[in-house]
Amino acid sequence: MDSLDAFATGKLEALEAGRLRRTLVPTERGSGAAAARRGRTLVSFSCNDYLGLSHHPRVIAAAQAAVASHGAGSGGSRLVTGDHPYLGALEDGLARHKGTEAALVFGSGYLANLGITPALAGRGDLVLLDALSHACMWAGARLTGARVLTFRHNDPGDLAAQLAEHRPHYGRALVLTERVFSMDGDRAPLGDILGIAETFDAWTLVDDAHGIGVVEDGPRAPLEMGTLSKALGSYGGYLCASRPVIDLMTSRARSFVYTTGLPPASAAAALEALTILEAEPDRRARPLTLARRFTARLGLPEAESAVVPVLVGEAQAALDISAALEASGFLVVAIRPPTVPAGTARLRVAFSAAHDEAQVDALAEAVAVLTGRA
Ligand SMILES: Cc1ncc(COP(=O)(O)O)c(C=O)c1O
Repeated sequence: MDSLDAFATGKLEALEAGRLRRTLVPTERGSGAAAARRGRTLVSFSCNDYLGLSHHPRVIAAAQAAVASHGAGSGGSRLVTGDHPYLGALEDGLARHKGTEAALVFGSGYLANLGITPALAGRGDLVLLDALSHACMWAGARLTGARVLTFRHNDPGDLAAQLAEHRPHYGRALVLTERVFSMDGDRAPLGDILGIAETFDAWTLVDDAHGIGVVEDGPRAPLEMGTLSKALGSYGGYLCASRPVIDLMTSRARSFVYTTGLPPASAAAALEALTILEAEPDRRARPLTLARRFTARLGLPEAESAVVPVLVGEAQAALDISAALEASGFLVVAIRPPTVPAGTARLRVAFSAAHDEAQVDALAEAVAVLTGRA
């Protein structure tokens, strides 16, 4: 075995020993909350398609029409030939939806976070992240070359203390957090965080990946990024901000400049989804209502978003419960470290407007039995 394969094999063995090795499971999503894997059709509570829009007939038709007219790919980076007018129309729609002057669409939410933070901070600057920030916020922060520190999860007091101690020693400062935390489903106290950041002349970047279309917007950060791949049912990422900030990103965010533009069909689908989302408040309210029905049935803290964590602890125990749920017809994937901190492996239950009450009640019953809450 050559040294490369020996390295990979050794790493895999270590992951396996910790029950942390990841493998792919081919999954075919259907309409509603159906997902077929291993030859069975399951009710999925693991998709982020919170409003069921990825399979909405109007969203599908918009994508199909765009592919038929404009092809499958964009053919170049936005700054060369990949700036299809659908992208500009989507940016106008996102800026209007968020109430900002402008918006910029990136290839994905991950790429957006890789580009935004390094375009605003560098050596001699300070980046302060919530300790539970998503991996792509960390990745963007680390690319800056700035001093990167964390504040305690959802703790404005700790943020204020850290800014008081460190802010004077750095040039520019950024505060990074999420409107809804992806693995815990809780919301950041944004009013407090924005106020504190402003006091210390720090710029706040809020990741709204799991918020848009599901929870009310609340106070607006100067930098609001998100993804088109969850409630908007498509693919891609975005930043909503002031005109000068968006113009700066267009020239300086490396993950925008040096990558191929989003396919026109993805933009067309997201724009149609945004139109539906804005027109249908009942659809928007449903994931949270269903999540609260589930937390009430299980005696868990009331859901704050469409995401509900059921903490299990050890990775193997989470995998076992997930497998038992799959045997009962539910797809609820176990989330393990390093996605979540060690010892907090969990079931991450995601609710969608595509679920019905009976499905939610049946899942609650199965989870209650498997986690000893029955
Ligand atoms: C909080 C958060 N930010 C960003 C992303 C990345 O978005 P995308 O899937 O569009 O790359 C995700 C998950 O995918 C996320 O959960």
